[in-house]
Amino acid sequence: MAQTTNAEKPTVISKSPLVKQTIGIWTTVRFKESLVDSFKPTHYWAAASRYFTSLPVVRRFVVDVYTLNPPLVLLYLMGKAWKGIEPGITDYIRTVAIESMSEEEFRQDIVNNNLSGYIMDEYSKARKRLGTHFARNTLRELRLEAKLLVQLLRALSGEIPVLYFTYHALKDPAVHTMSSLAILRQQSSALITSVDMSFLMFSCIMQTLNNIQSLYKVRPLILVDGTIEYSPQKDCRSGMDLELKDVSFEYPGMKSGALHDINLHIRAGQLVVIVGENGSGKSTLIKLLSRMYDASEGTVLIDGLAIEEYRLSDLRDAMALLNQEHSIYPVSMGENIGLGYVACATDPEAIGLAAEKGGATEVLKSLDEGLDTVLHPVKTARGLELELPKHQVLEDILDGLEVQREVSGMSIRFGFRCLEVTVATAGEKQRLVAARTFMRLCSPKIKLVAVDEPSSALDPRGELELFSHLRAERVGKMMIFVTHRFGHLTCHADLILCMKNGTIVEAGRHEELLPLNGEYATLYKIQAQAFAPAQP
Ligand SMILES: Nc1ncnc2c1ncn2[C@@H]1O[C@H](COP(=O)(O)OP(=O)(O)OP(=O)(O)O)[C@@H](O)[C@H]1O
Repeated sequence: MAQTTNAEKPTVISKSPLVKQTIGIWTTVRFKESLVDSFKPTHYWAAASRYFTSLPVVRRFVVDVYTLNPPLVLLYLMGKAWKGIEPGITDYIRTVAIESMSEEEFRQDIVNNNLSGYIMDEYSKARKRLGTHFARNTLRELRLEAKLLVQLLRALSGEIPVLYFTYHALKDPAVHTMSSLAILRQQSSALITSVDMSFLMFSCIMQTLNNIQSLYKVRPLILVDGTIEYSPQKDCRSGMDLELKDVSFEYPGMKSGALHDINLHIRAGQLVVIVGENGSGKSTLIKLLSRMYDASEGTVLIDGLAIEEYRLSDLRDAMALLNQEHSIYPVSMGENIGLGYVACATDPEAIGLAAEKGGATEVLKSLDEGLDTVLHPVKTARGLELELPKHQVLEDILDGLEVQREVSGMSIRFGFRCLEVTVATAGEKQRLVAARTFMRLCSPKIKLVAVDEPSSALDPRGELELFSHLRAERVGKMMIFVTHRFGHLTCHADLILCMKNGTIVEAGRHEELLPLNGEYATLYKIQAQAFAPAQP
């Protein structure tokens, strides 16, 4: 057999990457401060993570090295844990994002766009993919913030079996052995887990009950669903026919009503503009027409039938509502727009076209990740807290891990990735929400388009383009606009409704209302005067 010379040995070692890396890490740790400073963190981390793929040596490594440099070992372990959970993070973030879409700020949008079914589906899909890996605030839950009562019960759960054993061992020493004590110990840790789980479940149930309670606190939200399918008559190709008979409405807790005795008929296919001072009831009127609320008195009729008779989901499917309370969902920009029409939610061409009509193309171009950008990323940065010495190399390694960290004095917090994205301006958000509405208009079911002050933050060109694009979509639909700026719309309106103190004070076309010199003429002239040449 050939003898191996001493000179050949290093070559043999270097052929095995695992051994080489192990020695590399070992050497580094042994020389600690002196060598660590000259070691490149990225290489270091890559080597460390590869090292950990070999499980049999992990235990040995930890035991040997922990005594030399505990912080570094903790870092390795954290890194390993990170690698393990990383694949689940996308699903975790998705779960939390979809879950947060059930919050109050998105309620109106979700209801308007009839998205509850989609959200439930997406949530259960993401949750399924996630399995049992994560719950809310993952790492914190793993540690389970121990409250006093929980601590007490945990302690008791651990000690009761031992007390039981001691009592019986004293009573009958022959029967009880050390192995029975071990079994009891095992059982007690199972008991502790059950206690922890019970408290976790209890807090979840309490949270759910609170949510349900707050949902039902607002009386007008409780709408009784109808049974009749809403399918516009075949000969009604121009949208909904809407009629209000003696309609009044008051919000709960409001001293005087928001609407009084409204009588109105809007024929299918008309383009209607509602104008009036602040608080005159314009938005409330839209909310009744779209059945966000039910009238306190009187009747709202759609195609001759009381609005309450129709199935709510059918009505929602037939309406596209764009209002001033624009909310951007905590999902990607593409999905934000796509959710306007779920059937085409992943069609990039339809999304691109909708973005163009909504004036959002430039906004999307300005975002680093374009349609994939998440404007309000889910905040998941709540993780383990380690007491580590402040050390440049450690900080560099943390940078390499791509985890969010906060360095405050001696402690370093680990958490999940939490990307900061440039927050869009109010005008940019309006454009994105408008794009979602244009996406919604792809649906052949839309018969009513109600647009409530969607351009308050848009520049004049953006506003003009938005209204022109909306008007271009009017075929087969009734369109209602609420606006304070008459310029682009009133001259195109088939019907202008001028409101004051919760009633319609004037109704007609621009050329009919102007000569009346009434409320409409006054509001119109105030705006027109702004463009008149200044008086000397
Ligand atoms: N959710 C609410 N709860 C209680 N009162 C409300 C609510 N929303 C509106 N109101 C009140 O109802 C009245 C009509 O409000 P509405 O929003 O319909 O007016 P508006 O003409 O659309 O006003 P603006 O031009 O400022 O948007 C106002 O007195 C307003 O304060």
